[in-house]
Amino acid sequence: MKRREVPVENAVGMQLAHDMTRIVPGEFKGRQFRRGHIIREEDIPVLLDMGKRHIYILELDDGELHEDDAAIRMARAIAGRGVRLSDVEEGKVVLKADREGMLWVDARRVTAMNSIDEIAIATRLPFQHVTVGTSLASVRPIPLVIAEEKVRAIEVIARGAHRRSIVDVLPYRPQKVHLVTTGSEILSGRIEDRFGPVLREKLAAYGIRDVEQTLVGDDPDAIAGEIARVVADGATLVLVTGGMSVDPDDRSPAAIRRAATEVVTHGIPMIPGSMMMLAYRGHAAIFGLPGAVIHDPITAFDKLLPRVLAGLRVRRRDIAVLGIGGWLNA
Ligand SMILES: Nc1nc2c(c(=O)[nH]1)N[C@H]1C(S)=C(S)[C@@H](COP(=O)(O)OP(=O)(O)OC[C@H]3O[C@@H](n4cnc5c(N)ncnc54)[C@H](O)[C@@H]3O)O[C@H]1N2
Ligand code: MOO
Repeated sequence: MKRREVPVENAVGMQLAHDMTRIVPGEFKGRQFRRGHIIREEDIPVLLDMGKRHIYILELDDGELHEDDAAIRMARAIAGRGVRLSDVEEGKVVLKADREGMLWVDARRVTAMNSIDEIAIATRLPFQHVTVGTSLASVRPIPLVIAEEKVRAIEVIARGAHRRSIVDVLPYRPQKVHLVTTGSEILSGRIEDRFGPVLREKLAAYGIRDVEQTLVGDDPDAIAGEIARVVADGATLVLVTGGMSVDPDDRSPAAIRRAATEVVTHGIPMIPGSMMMLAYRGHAAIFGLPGAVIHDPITAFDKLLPRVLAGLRVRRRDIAVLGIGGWLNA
């Protein structure tokens, strides 16, 4: 690279080699001049106010990339089908959701990319619900000019034989949801069901409006039988509510175990919602939801629901890592 510094007073008629940012603390931060802008007489005081006394005249060698071109190549390499790219600005491209769904980030491969010197890929936390236009990740090389081989290394990591892209939005699968409401106090009408309305509202946020519900009391055979019946009837997601604690009347865990073909976890390292259970009967997911879900606006259930709706099979190790940062209302 050949790089010449020219005092701004002598730069009239020359082209800027990169976007130039103006920051007025608390008021403005953004691009004041574009790469390629031809400097005019009236720009000189503005540049001086921005603290710029020189500009670069750049000539790249073979094997070097301008920050803008590197950012575009890196963004293209990591973006999946549910993602669109912003225009490049100040050497950065932003990946945005092009559909509604769950944010997927291949954390292992993003970490490998960020281990390459001078590469900075910053994502939002994965596995969360995103809507069209949500910013998902930003991609930028740190220097103004970067070795092309680093960008090529990113492209190689991204191309590996993987089923999913590095950053993507996984659309939700159609779901048939059934609520199995336990508790003799609900079945007898002694108290009014509060889980139903809370869960219907949560599901509506994902576009799920068709939700069936049965009240079953505390008999484990009745609870297990109802889970099996609704799955046989085509339910893809069964939400069993209440009875998840340690009292003698808390029969839901045993009933879910009986109905399940796989128990992923009883208990989750998050609060609120630590007594939650996740199991499967065939492909149908079964949650056991503790009382906290009707009491607290955000629980472990909200954290796991997007991945279940996106059709990811949740494993025990996916649960174990949730403990770090898992105290949701601390
Ligand atoms: N000694 C221990 N106590 C508790 C533990 C524990 O580990 N050891 N865990 C605590 C946690 S965490 C939670 S969460 C709750 C779990 O309670 P349950 O899921 O068993 O909830 P229930 O006992 O079934 O109900 C609690 C409360 O909520 C009412 N309820 C239940 N279902 C409904 C409904 N559909 N609509 C309205 N209200 C409902 C129920 O009548 C109870 O009053 O346990 C902690 N304790
Ligand atoms: O399982 Mo409880 O829901 O943590 O409060």
